[in-house]
Amino acid sequence: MARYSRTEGTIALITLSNPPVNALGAAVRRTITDIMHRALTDGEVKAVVLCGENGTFCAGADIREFGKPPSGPALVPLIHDMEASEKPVVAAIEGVALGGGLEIALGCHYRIAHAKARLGFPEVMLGLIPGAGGSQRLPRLIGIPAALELITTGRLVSAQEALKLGIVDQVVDGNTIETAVKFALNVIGVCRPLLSRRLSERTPAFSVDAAAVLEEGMARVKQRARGAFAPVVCVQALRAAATLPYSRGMETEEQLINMLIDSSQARALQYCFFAQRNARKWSLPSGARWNNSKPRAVHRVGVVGLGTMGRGITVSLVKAGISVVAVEMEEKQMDLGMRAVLGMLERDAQRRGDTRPPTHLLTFTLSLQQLGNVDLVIEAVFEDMALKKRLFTELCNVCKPSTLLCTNTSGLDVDALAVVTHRRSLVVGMHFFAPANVMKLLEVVCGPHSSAEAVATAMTLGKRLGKVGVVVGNCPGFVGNRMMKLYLDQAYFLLEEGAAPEQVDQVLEEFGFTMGIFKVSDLSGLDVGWRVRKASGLIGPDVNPKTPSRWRQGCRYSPLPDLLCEQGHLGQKSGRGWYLYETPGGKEPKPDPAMHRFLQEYRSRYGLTPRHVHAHEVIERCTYAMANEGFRILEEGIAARAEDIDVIYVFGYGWPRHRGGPMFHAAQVGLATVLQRLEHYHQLHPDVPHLQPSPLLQRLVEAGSPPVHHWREHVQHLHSHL
Ligand SMILES: CC(C)(COP(=O)(O)OP(=O)(O)OC[C@H]1O[C@@H](n2cnc3c(N)ncnc32)[C@H](O)[C@@H]1OP(=O)(O)O)[C@@H](O)C(=O)NCCC(=O)NCCSC(=O)/C=C/CCCCCCCCCCCCC(=O)O
Repeated sequence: MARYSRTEGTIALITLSNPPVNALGAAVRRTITDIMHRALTDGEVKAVVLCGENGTFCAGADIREFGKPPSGPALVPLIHDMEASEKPVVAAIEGVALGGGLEIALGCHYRIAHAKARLGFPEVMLGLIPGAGGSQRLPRLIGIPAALELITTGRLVSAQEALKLGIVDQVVDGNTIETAVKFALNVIGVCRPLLSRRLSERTPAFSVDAAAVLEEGMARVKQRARGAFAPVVCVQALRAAATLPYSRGMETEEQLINMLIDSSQARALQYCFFAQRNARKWSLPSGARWNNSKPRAVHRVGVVGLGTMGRGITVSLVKAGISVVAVEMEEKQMDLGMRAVLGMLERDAQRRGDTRPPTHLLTFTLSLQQLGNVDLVIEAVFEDMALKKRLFTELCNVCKPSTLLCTNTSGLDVDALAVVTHRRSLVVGMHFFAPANVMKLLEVVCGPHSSAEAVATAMTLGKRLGKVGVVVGNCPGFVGNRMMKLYLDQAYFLLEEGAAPEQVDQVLEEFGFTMGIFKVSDLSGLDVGWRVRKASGLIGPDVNPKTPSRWRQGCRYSPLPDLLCEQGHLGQKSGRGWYLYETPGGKEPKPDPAMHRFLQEYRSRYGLTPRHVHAHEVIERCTYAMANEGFRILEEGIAARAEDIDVIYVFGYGWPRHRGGPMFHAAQVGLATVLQRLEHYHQLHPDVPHLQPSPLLQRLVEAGSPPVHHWREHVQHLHSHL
């Protein structure tokens, strides 16, 4: 938990020891409090060095303890005693000093950091503020503007930046603990009393400027927070630091953290923290798992198709230091793609202050033959099954037998592609999200033939690219797009019933979505879904002409997006979609009076009486329809855990992190309520079978609505699932 030793005769060395990240669980706090007391009262000890085991100082509070009844000593008195001591206390920071870990370091009189260390207050990402004096000490050390930026964003800084800001006193390349011990020996008796080193004794300069900075900060945070409380509360804590004496600031900090600690948002954000990490722990029905499956080495990757997705994937790979052979079929496309990729890499290098983008890793070619010695291919051609099948057949002939063949399809049958190859076990889906060099999510789609090695390789490659990989099963749309379809359906139906696109979007954005669904649709292009609906036979020559326009495959269907596509209203690219844009390619959506007229005419053509659609109905129908499909996905084993579904929505679809994800949100609302509301909406819309509560949801409610982590126990036939 924490070890005590003596070095150089007079120095007490306290080593935090709680693998893997030395989190400050109750037992650690107890031990460190006891041994710090021993060091501070031992007459032979003249200075203390505080460090962490295994190259990590401390990642802060043990997040697993939040939400549980408090136990063990608090951090604040320990930090006060340390800071008040007349013996110099030096923090030797290796690895990370985060949250409570940095708060302890700020209570030390000196801080020495290793060159590779990172420091910061990520509490805001957990729905909290730095609650053990961090919000009061940091601004006293580095000033209000810098502290405001770090605390409200949770951004971590490198040791070098920490030195520039004044958070640490020295950065070392060599042995941090030895340097800290030498440093401690040197400062014994030098700075007496240690008054100037005690941050609580300092007054942050509260100038008119600081007042303006706080005001601007509050406005910025409110605009970006999308309904999240913690960033706003961070600004309130900093205002206290700037305007109140330290002791009163600490009282305010305590009140503020107590307000947040049990909030539903903090729960959701902490759930997301672990969900993201658990997503890495995949398993297959064969018993193969993340920790018993060896990935293949990937040095060289082929990317086929240099459209929007292929370009983003290529940039991601090159940025991760991986050689790429990028193949296009047509010269003009190749040229456009090449210029776009080089431009993106150039801009990225400029942003990072690098003069040279890593273009030496790139080969552009019109010939598939050049893929002979790549370790893995990512196919990113058009969403056309026949084209993809032809390509996979050819790739089999061109690539070496051990090459993994991955498809970036956003919803087509991965298994249908595997069966045209002679290496079914080496075929998996790697579904990136646009723009692929920015978006974090990667769905790794595992077909019935995909080997553990192929899944492990795709997941490991995803991690190298900085993606959050989630293993999912193979079904139309996989997890993300399968649920998205029902979300979109509900949004179209709401328009039919009386809502306007901007009204639906506003409600969704107030809920916290990055962008309303109609803005998203305009951004990605309405033709994307149009093509999918054509391919799946919902529209086109195969539809019996006698089928009513608002009826397909036995259920209610909205032809609204098809009608817009027929008129050439494809979204941003055509200057008109659900919204109006100033020019084709314009980015600023404006409500479109022509759209309102179009909706009126549409409703009267089909005898639909418009009504006022309440905000709560928009949220309930969109989010509960998604969660209901999520329960079906769990039952079918397409996702292994509800957490995986939530990770997909948070990282790929702009779902507000502070609401956890659609499944966690359903749990927070209460499964019985969700069930009852779905029953209500299904009664009103019996022609929408997807609103009928799923059997798993019903069983969970009958079982007393267990917490999310226990849902899997209620899935039937688990042996056949992910
Ligand atoms: C950068 C990381 C540290 C490491 O990243 P990486 O190397 O990629 O590894 P990971 O896979 O992320 O993590 C490895 C495993 O470690 C687990 N982990 C990581 N951090 C924690 C943690 N802080 N607590 C518990 N577990 C943690 C992680 O889940 C992995 O596990 P597994 O292998 O998957 O099983 C990165 O992990 C990271 O960024 N971590 C989070 C850092 C963070 O957010 N820190 C801030 C925490 S909040 C805080 O410190 C607040 C402190 C003030 C006290 C607040 C007062 C109220 C509290 C009341 C309740 C408790 C009583 C306290 C009493 C008092 O003091 O007042």
